[in-house]
Amino acid sequence: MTEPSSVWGKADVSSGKGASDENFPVGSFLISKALRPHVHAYYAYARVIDDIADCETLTPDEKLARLNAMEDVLLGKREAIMRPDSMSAAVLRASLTRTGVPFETATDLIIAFRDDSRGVEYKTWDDLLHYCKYSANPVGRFLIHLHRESANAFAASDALCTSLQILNHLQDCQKDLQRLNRCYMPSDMMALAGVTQDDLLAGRTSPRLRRVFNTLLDGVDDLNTQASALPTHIQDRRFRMECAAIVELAKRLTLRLRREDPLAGRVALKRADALHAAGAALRAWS
Ligand SMILES: CC(C)=CCC/C(C)=C/CC/C(C)=C/COP(=O)(O)OP(=O)(O)O
Repeated sequence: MTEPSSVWGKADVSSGKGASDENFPVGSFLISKALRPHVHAYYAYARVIDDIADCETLTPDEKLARLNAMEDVLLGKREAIMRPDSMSAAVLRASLTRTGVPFETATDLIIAFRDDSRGVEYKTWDDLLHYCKYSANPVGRFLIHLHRESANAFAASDALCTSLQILNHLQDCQKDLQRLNRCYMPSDMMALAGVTQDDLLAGRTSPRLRRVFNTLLDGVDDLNTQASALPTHIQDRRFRMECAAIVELAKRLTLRLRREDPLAGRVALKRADALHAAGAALRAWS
């Protein structure tokens, strides 16, 4: 209302994606009814800033300006305008204020999405972990804070979220390069295997590129092992079941990405994976 439209831009850059489009359950029935609106507020805000960074029509500067505006609304430095993108930051501000969940769980995401907007190159595995620290780990920490669980859960949660993020990078590696000219595969691994980004545009994965994928999946296996401890740190039964289910889904998706080709088609979780996740959740009941 008080903001010049140039700050937000006229275009709606929403991808139209919703919670049901995600790999992993967002605000599922295992999250208590009282906390669900807060999870939805976080998700809506994260979706908006992700869509800004992934928009194919905005320039890097326009993306950065919008991300800055979102952060300003979140931190109460700028008034929201009556638009879904801006309002999502205002709604999350109210939610974080009410629940006492640290604002960092929301501002950290913006750090990662600024890198996405600028087009940062990931040279090493550690560079990738650094990206995930800001793009994915805050999501788990948000949920842990929201449930008032112990900080002892952070390490396993970070491992889980980083695993999920790298799995998502592998699923989308071709699409990210084609649509956004973005590559999360560390350039040192690509060079060592003797491949270039062009190999990601082929109709199937070459044996050399498969080496890069498998090296990443070896790292993901280690992360999944660390993540397995997560349920043992969670007191709330339903949230513990949710965590166990998501750890299982991460393991199942890792296996699929070893056996299936992400360049030949979308590697996605199937009904059998959901059944395994339900089994893991039930085992975490006690
Ligand atoms: C403590 C706990 C339960 C932690 C788990 C929290 C969680 C589900 C984190 C996921 C973070 C992440 C990589 C999202 C990408 O989702 P996506 O693969 O759907 O990506 P996209 O929509 O951007 O393609």
